[in-house]
Amino acid sequence: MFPHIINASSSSLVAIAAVRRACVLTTSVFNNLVKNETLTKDDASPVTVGDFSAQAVINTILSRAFPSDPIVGEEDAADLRGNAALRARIVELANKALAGDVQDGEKKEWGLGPGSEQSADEILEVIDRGRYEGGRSGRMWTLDPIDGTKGFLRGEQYAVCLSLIVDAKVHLGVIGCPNLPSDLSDPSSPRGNIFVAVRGQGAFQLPLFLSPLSPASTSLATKLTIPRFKKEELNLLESVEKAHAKLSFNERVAQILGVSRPPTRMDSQAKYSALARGDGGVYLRMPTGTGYREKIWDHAPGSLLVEEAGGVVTDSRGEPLDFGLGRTLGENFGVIAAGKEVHAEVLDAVKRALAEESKACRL
Ligand SMILES: Nc1ncnc2c1ncn2[C@@H]1O[C@H](COP(=O)(O)O)[C@@H](O)[C@H]1OP(=O)(O)O
Ligand SMILES: [Mg+2]
Ligand SMILES: [Mg+2]
Ligand SMILES: [Mg+2]
Repeated sequence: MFPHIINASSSSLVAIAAVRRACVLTTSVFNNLVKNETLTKDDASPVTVGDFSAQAVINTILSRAFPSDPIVGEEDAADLRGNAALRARIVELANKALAGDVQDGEKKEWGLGPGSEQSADEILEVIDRGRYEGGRSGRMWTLDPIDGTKGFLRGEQYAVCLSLIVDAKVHLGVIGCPNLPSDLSDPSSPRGNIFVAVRGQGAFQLPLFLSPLSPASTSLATKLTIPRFKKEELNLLESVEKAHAKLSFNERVAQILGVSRPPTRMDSQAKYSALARGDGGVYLRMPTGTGYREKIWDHAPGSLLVEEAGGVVTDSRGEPLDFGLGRTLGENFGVIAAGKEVHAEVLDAVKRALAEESKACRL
């Protein structure tokens, strides 16, 4: 089933290969990261040599495979132009990742294999291919080279996330989770999974570090379906970082719903992956009131994965997420994702909790 789908779509084969290469890189960067390899961006969030070099690797593969496709990527090379040491490290990391032997499921023409190293200028230019502004029409990719950089730095969950959007609809979502155990309840279960969703064709999990076309990988590939939860089995999937989502609001929603199990806190779109395979029943992310606008790369692959696993994803008003507004999702109304039956109930609970809040404000 799974190889049939990826063979049918060259975009998915390219995207899986790109995310796998980047995950090998980020895993090795984590094991060798030194103190001065992390910068703080203007919005006070961290960015590491891993984020920049992973974006260089994925953008290279996309640019070679689909030269006319624009890319909306989280990072850009501005901070690297004035920092020679950091730039040299990123060029070294990206080139090492690109020059590794061409594997089953990859092509040399995608800029891979021995001899495919690029100059420093070419690496900066390819990182900057991610500056596209997005929009409502045509084909574009959106990339978060390390989603959950804070989780990455803690050695916890993070994800390499890539998505193909056509006329503002997500068509393909690939999420590489190097640190995610196969079974959340058993932390010693094998880590490293990749999640793939193709619109209309389903959502799948397969081992990250095996070629997707290898018999071993094919036999371990599973089609994902969100199970029907009983109330006592439900729990919320939410951010670790208090600055990213209003966790006190989640607590009230859980109370209204009668959910007694504690929330699972996890960084990145690994939460959407966990939801799609039935680990926890509800993804809830409400704005903290700072005016932060959610980015399309933080939700495009995760939302398709959940929908293809039979779930529903909306904002807190029940409206679909709009991937055609540019680099962000526009005004932030939060995100609710859950299985079909549970979603309607959560939406009601969120509306009730919001009404309570605005009543308390008026008093
Ligand atoms: N102030 C903020 N509010 C909400 N999300 C944020 C904020 N700052 C960064 N993010 C992004 O939120 C996502 C992590 O959310 P979570 O808390 O669910 O792990 C990341 O994509 C992170 O970016 P980044 O990709 O740089 O890590
Ligand atoms: Mg970031
Ligand atoms: Mg992100
Ligand atoms: Mg990121």
